[in-house]
Amino acid sequence: MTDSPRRAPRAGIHPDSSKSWLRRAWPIVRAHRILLISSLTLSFIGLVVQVQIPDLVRIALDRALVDRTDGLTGYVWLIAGLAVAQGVINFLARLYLLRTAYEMEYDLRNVIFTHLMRMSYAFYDRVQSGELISRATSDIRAVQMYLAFGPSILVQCTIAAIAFALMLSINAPLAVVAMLTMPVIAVLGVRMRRASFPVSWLIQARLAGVATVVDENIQGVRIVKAFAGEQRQVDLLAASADRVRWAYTEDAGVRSRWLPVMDNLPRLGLAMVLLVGGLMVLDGDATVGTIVAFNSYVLMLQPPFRMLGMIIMMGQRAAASAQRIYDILDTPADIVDPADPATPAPRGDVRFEDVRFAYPDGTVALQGLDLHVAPGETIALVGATGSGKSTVARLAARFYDTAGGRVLIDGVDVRDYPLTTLRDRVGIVPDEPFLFSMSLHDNIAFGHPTASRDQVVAAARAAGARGFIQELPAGYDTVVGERGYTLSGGQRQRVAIARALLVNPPVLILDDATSAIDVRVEHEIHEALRDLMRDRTTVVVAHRLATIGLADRVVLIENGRAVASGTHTDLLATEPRYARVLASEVTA
Ligand SMILES: Nc1ncnc2c1ncn2[C@@H]1O[C@H](COP(=O)(O)OP(=O)(O)OP(=O)(O)O)[C@@H](O)[C@H]1O
Repeated sequence: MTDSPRRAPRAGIHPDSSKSWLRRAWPIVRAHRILLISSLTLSFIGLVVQVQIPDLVRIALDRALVDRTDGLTGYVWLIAGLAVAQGVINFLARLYLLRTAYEMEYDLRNVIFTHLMRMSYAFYDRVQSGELISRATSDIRAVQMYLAFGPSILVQCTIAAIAFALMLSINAPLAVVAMLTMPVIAVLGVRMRRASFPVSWLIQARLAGVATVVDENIQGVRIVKAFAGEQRQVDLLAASADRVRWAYTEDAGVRSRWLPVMDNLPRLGLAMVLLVGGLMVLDGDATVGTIVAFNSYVLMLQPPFRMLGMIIMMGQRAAASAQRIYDILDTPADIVDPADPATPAPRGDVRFEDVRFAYPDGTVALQGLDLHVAPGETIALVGATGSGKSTVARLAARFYDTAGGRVLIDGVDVRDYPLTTLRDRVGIVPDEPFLFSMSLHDNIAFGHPTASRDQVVAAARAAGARGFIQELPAGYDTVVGERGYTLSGGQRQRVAIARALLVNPPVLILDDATSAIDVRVEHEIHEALRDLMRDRTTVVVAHRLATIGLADRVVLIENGRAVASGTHTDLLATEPRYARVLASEVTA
């Protein structure tokens, strides 16, 4: 692995799952506390400045216009100056707050993705990828919003207290009148959020549903077209979109019931201040400036009270999102490096000893498989579909752990190898090669990113890929489409073989990796492999007679066991089960 130029996450999630979600997320908040506290402090100062402005307007009105004891311009300059200062402070506060939010998001994203990369095949057999993608985007966003914006909203609420204190010091009875509507706004805000929370939750779930339909149909567009299923899939999407529309309409209903009331309450507050304040002015107990100032306070203070509802909702959403994220993080990686790793000299010896294995869903795949492949030997695994051939490949690279028995590479149990060493030793080319949407060079060099162009070309030549790559306009720099769909099946397989060869593994397993390559090219590939790696151990899962012909020895797999072994000719002569499998499963 090369050193990454990016910063590592500053903190992770606390591993103790008995703690509350916020306590578990606390290390991430702590890691960015300087930025967060700076932002909160600035926003506090900005709000303190903002609270002063209506009071200054009051003094200016009373002294410069009513009493005429002071000049006006001094106040105008002061207020303008404070407004500019508040603008600058708010700009910085907002900038720091957003930076804090995105830094925390970066950490969360990295922590989750790092964990996902450590998870084994068994985990991915269980979990749906759409669900994981949603967790890695919207759930992170919900948690990040609450962690960064929650404290900021609280600061705004504390400023309401300061403003109230200031109003009390100016005119206590009027202050009480001005604040009368605030608790109502807060209560209504909370109620509105409570009413809309289930709906907004439904919206999220339904949007994820639409995303899954769109994602699956774009991924599977070739199949949709092949079966002329376009209209059916469009209808499917329409049904899904309709469910989203319904949820949004419900949400709009809730909002339109509550929002007008909430929007009009401050006006009621203004009218009350005018009435009570006006009467006080007439009685000489208040000044006109006070009424103007209190009007500003009524308008200034209602957003924080409205936000109380929002912070409660954000908290609920963040708690649910955090729980889903923690569910992933709390799932331990079951295939991990051993405490006391062994790295014997590589020879290419592969041994399965009485290996038993069932997939996580309970499907039994191997039941007492014994197999030995000597260094440098090439064997073909032949068997009926579902007999367990691919499973042999997956266990050799320890994508899963056995339920019984042992898999030994160079005499050492695969569980005792550091995973990177094991995967360098056992190269696998799957039957459906996955290519990344990057250049062919980068695809081939995936396991060895620092490989030179010459090394990449050598691997491509051995895999029979050089010819077609050279003919592409951009050669090795051609960027293949998503999953390599811009290449033919056979071309993709050859690139995948080159990718495995570049790592130069002492054990190479070709899991039906040449199925889409014509027999003549396959023969050339095997010739090249033979020349290149005389000492390499090769296991081919074979479905074609031509592929079987390249092997020194054939092993017949039946119901998760190796039931016979020998040369193709011997087996054909002595083993009726082999002849049967050849007749039903193997093409010429
Ligand atoms: N990820 C999985 N989860 C659950 N069961 C699986 C999984 N992969 C394979 N199986 C099952 O395990 C058994 C052995 O599968 P395996 O892929 O090893 O067979 P195979 O001999 O390679 O078949 P084929 O020749 O069709 O590729 C089959 O019954 C299969 O359905």
